[in-house]
Amino acid sequence: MNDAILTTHNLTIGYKTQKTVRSVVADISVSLQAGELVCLLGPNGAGKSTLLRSLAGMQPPIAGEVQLLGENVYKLSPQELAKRLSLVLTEKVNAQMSAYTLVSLGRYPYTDWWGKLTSQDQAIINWAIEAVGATHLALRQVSELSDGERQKIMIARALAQSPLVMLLDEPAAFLDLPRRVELMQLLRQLVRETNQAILLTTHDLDLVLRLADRVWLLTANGILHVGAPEDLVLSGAFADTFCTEGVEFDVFSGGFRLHSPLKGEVHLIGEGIASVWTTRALQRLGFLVKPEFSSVGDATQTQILIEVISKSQQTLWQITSNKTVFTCHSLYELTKFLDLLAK
Ligand SMILES: Nc1ncnc2c1ncn2[C@@H]1O[C@H](COP(=O)(O)OP(=O)(O)OP(=O)(O)O)[C@@H](O)[C@H]1O
Repeated sequence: MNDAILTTHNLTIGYKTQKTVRSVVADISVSLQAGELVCLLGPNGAGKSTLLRSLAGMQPPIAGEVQLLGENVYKLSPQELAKRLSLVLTEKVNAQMSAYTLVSLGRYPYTDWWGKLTSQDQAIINWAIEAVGATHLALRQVSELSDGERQKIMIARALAQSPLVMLLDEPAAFLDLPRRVELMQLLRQLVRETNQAILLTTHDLDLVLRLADRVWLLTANGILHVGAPEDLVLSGAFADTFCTEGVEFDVFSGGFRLHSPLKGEVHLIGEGIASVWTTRALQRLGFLVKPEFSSVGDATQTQILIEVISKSQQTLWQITSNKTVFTCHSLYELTKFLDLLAK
């Protein structure tokens, strides 16, 4: 299978002045395939934005090549490049124009010298605005939009360019959680419908694990791992890249776990959702959660037993410690109580 739209050959990216050369990542040979949503992840300063700018033809490579459909990006005219590739950066745009006008700027590689829009251009602009769910924003001034609304318009502008590849630098940075999920789903749907390739940078590992077709994982020491998100979990690449003092990647949950000092063990009786979140709260406090004893009477003096009791609309937590029983009415109450008990 080779539907590669964009490929790099021994690409070394970084910063060059007259006196110095600072290479950030060396020898990258990767490709972006048609119809794929690829997420570029990595710790702060790893080189994600530098890579994106280098792929977009904005920052000349130190060595190697970036090719778009076999042609060197740095040899294409700006107009030809804009027909094949669009870029959405994180910088806020405070343009004094309507959202519709901003999206229409995406058509400039195709319009005549006067910038006259044909009916086909207008149809594409309307489609792009509709595709990002922003029809109701079209007539609003860009300067009056919220960060999330403006981000949608910027993506619509990039779509209106009808590119083969879209590169987006942290497109979800300003969005709340539901909006982030919505945006990622939208981008995934777009690559399926248009057969474009989308590469975006993000720090949202959870969404990447759920939605990316492929991941480019850039480590702090300049190694690029490429694979399905699950490949990189199984190979240990995520765990190695994001392991820092105090935080580790949990291969079972696909999330991060804090190294908190162990406060003790608790035995938990209960099932269902209340039990799942009780376990989470106990782990957050630093308790090792074990299954129940064979009977409450087996508890030794120092052991703590927690029973989650869910009745109709209400949940109670019954704690047995030192043969004494206490009842809590919320997980907050339970955590405060255990904090005192473990002191
Ligand atoms: N204009 C510049 N001149 C020299 N070095 C730079 C320049 N811009 C960035 N760098 C350096 O290049 C490296 C990669 O930076 P880059 O912004 O690409 O990282 P990033 O992975 O996007 O980080 P973040 O997640 O924090 O946005 C960093 O060490 C950074 O300090």
